[in-house]
Amino acid sequence: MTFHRLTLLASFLSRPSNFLIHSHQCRLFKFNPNRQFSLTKIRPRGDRPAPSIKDAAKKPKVKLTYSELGKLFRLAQHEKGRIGCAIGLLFISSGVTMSVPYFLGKIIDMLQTYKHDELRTRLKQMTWFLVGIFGIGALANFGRVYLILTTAQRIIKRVRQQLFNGILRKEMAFFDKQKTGELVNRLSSDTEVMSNAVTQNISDGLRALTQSIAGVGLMFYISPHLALVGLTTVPPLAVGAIVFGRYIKRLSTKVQDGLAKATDVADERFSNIRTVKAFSKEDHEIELYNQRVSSVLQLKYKESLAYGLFYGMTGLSGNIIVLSVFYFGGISMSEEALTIGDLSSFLLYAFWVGVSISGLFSFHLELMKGVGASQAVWAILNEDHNERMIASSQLQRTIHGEPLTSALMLRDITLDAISFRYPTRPDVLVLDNLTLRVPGGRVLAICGSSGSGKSTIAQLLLRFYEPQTGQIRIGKVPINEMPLQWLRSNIGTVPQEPILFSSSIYENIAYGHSSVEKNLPETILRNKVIQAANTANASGFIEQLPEKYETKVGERGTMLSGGQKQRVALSRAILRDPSILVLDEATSALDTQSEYLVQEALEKIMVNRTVIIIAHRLSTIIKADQIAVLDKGRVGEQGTYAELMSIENGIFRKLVSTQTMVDVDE
Ligand SMILES: Nc1ncnc2c1ncn2[C@@H]1O[C@H](COP(=O)(O)OP(=O)(O)OP(=O)(O)O)[C@@H](O)[C@H]1O
Repeated sequence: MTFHRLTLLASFLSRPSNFLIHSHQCRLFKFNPNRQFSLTKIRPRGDRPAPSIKDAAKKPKVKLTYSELGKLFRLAQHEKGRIGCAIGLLFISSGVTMSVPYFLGKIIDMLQTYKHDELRTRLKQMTWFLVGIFGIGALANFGRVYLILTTAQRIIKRVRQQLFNGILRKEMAFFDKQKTGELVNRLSSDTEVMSNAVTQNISDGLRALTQSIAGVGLMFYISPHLALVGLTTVPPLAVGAIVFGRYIKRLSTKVQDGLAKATDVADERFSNIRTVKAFSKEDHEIELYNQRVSSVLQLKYKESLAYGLFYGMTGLSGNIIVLSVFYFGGISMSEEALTIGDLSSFLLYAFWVGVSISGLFSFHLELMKGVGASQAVWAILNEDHNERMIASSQLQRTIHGEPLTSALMLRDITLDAISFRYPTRPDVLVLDNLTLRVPGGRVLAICGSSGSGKSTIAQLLLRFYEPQTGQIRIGKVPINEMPLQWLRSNIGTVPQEPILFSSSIYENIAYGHSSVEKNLPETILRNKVIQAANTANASGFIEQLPEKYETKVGERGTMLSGGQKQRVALSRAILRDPSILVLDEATSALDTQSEYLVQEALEKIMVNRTVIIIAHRLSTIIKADQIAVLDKGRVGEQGTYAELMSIENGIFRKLVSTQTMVDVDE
């Protein structure tokens, strides 16, 4: 009878190793597939030199510090109450769990000691008592799981909001370097890993810690001698886990890089699907993607082999412990130093300790994952690269004693000795000590060969980038002293290839509504949108669409023609009634009708504004009040069309004669 019970117990106890393998594989394989970065050491704010955009964007090396852990834990500080409650409930449920082996031992001894009615009465009492205890445990578990899961979601939401906010406020140079897919991945996946590390993982880790401490204590309480035997495999296992952890970390970095590359291929090909199809490159792209995912599979084989070996070893050592405890415990029992109940309790505690210790290994790994994921998020949130936006309610009303009005923005624009290199390409001097005056309220056409820096001037005016030397002024006020939001709200832009949002035409035009004047009543805004569309000659085609202004334009506006997109973009730009209008003319010719409509709209809206046209068409250039010709990073020539054409061997004349302009034959 005793032997039979022991074999039953032994077969039950042989399962923990399986259980361990299963639970840990589930946890450990849950890596973020798209993570493309590794950890870096972040110094405290005070002694940290401002990292360059390049530094922030590249993937740094790994070193774990306490400040990194502290930062991660601070994510949970708003949820102290909920997490505290969850931890309280955790102690209750762990207490209940840990009492199970103790009571099981008592029941086994009861079976040995009492007979018939006495046994029946005692068993009944014990059962009701345990039902109560387990009920409390179940309630505590329910509360803990609910609180931890909802807290994790609350943290994820907060980090996502902060991160989205942080990303949108970054300087343009940041976006030059970062891949869209990667940023989206940070928002969706990394935030989740971070949050889990400080909620579910803390809860699991604490449970593992309390259960292993209590389990070890109770093992020593029952039999110090057996406890020492049982715990002999822990130190070698811990060493094995560290070695294993390092190997897996290296391997998983490779796996993540591989997955990121595969995702990059998919991301870029999907967004350029027209190019892929136009060149019939489907097979080529499928092959490329297959190669990327196959290399990931090869790494996964290695990873699986390592996991298999490690958990095979832990399972084996777990079983060896059970066997040695049986052996030594059996001898102790024969010497009457231990009861069968004590031995049973002991074995169950040994089982729980085994589970809990591997729970601790897993906790460590999850924490590392959280820290890893948080590195890139902290780098993004690092305010060194943020634009200085202020709430519209706090916008200053004057600057240098001048009121901030559209009249100020209509003054002459001066680019004074501007030198500029793009931060991501510091070797190329795009503008070299350039000086240019844009007459206020007039039309200036900027022309020059491709890549001469025409669009760059517009980007500097919008303060997407800061020049390394020189100053841009409107009137006498340097633009870098103006509130950024205010400056931009007074400049309307129509890029060369306008990109629309995948919403309705109405929403796309209304997007131009200046955020400085918030809370505009819907009816007024609608009228303004229609008026802007009329001015931009867009209302004709919009009214012919079945859903008119509510027509969805498709991703990036692909459901509209080039000319229609231009006119929607023009409507959006003029909705805010900007003092300065920057138009980057399309290099490719639109159809005659669209061309006419765009040109006519432009003529209407040029009145009483300073207009800078990055011009590619001779017809536009001829109509401009002034023409500036860029050459070798400077303004080579500036004047009216007639003046520039009269310069013998002039740059402009050459430009016209080499037919680089779209309608040069006109
Ligand atoms: N975001 C950027 N990062 C790095 N280099 C850039 C960036 N944008 C433009 N450049 C480089 O700066 C130079 C000037 O570019 P810009 O777009 O101002 O030329 P452009 O005169 O407007 O050309 P095009 O007429 O062909 O549109 C080019 O050599 C270009 O490769």
